[in-house]
Amino acid sequence: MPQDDARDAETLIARMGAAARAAAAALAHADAERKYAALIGAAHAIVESEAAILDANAEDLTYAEQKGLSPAMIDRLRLDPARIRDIADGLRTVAEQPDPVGRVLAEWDRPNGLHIQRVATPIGVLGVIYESRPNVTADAGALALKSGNAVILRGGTDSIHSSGAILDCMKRGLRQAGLPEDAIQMVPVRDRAAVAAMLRAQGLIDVIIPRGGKGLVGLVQAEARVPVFAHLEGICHVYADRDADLDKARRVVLNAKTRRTGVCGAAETLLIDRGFYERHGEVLIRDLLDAGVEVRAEGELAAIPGTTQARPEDFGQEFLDMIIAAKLVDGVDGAIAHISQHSSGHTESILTENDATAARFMQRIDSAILLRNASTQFADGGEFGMGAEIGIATGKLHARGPVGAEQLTSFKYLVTGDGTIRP
Ligand SMILES: NC(=O)C1=CN([C@@H]2O[C@H](COP(=O)(O)OP(=O)(O)OC[C@H]3O[C@@H](n4cnc5c(N)ncnc54)[C@H](OP(=O)(O)O)[C@@H]3O)[C@@H](O)[C@H]2O)C=CC1
Ligand SMILES: N[C@@H](CCC(=O)OP(=O)(O)O)C(=O)O
Repeated sequence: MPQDDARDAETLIARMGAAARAAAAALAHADAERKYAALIGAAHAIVESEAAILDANAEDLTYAEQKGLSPAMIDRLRLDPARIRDIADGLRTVAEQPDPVGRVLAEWDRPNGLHIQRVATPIGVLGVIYESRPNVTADAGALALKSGNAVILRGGTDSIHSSGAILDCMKRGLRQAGLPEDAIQMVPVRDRAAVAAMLRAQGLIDVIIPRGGKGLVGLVQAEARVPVFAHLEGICHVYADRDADLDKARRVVLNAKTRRTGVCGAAETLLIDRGFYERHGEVLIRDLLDAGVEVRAEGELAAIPGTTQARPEDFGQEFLDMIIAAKLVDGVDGAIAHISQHSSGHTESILTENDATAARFMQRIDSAILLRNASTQFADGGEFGMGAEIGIATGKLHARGPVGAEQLTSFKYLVTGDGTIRP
């Protein structure tokens, strides 16, 4: 990266970070009503600004089409009136949730008379790096605000105009509620040097939340000096056990792969128990092929007409497309061994009617979300009833799985005595 670009990016992030710090200090003790008003105001602004948001989105779509983005990525970027209404609804849902700041998480008395409370607090300044999905600008901004944090957003560059138009609405809400506009900021340039500068912004940004795939993972591993809540790729598995119900298995496998292939909760590998295969044959593979999915199969499955031979690297690959890797495994232990080796710790699903088998799968696989007889596409804060999500945390520290406002808080201890001294 040229030196000048890096210096410019560092200056930009330092300026934004200082403004965010000041805003975070004000937000930390903003009352719940003000934050509610800001979110409802932002929702009104989104609805009123539909035309402006669609114009900005058209500009992004033209750029993305010229760049040759895939249909799944274009779909992720595209806004329409229904999606804009969903964004406004998401803001209202977050507004209506209980304020997470100041909640007493636990309290107890000590024999010496001390009363101890553990109370939820904002974290401070969040830096969120995410893909070209404009609704995340509203979701991440809203969840940060609800949890009393300031946020610096760095969305995918293909969505820069759409995200900018949504940001204007968020700022309008903040202004109307008398809260600092710098509580929600967005990096206004496409230059990726700003991402690296965010990762190194110790003292300005308290935590970085990266949502993305391999390129971002590599950068975060190499550059991050600020603590990270990783929201990284979803290499999600579905395992069809010998005791699966065939109808349920067929429904879930198709949905897990094809509902939306571009989301991080889409299934990327199908593992079929030999016992299931002996009983039901190629039905799951046939359903996928009939739906237009490219099935990269290993071993006996590769003999099924229409499949292609899998290469070793297809397992553990995030296709984000109408492609799935498939192989036979020996029972639940075979599935556990495969998933433990290849998963990214995001979401896995077992299809079985056998409680003991399901329990073994759930206990022994260490991913953020484990499902039984349900599609991996449920990996979503909204579907979990959390209103919105920053994303699915794939790391293990602090937060895991869908991250909503509650997970964006830390805590402190409030200890009350009565002239109490330690002997
Ligand atoms: N766990 C979760 O909650 C989620 C995970 N994801 C994952 O995101 C991925 C899909 O999105 P995709 O658009 O491909 O994600 P990318 O990783 O390509 O992009 C995400 C963001 O990271 C930036 N970025 C990526 N690589 C670099 C780099 N080397 N240097 C600087 N910035 C970088 C992008 O910037 P730029 O615009 O410049 O490319 C963008 O802002 C999938 O892997 C999916 O599983 C997606 C959503 C949620
Ligand atoms: N969790 C959200 C989608 C998050 C996600 O994966 O986004 P993306 O990878 O940009 O398509 C959902 O299931 O709708």
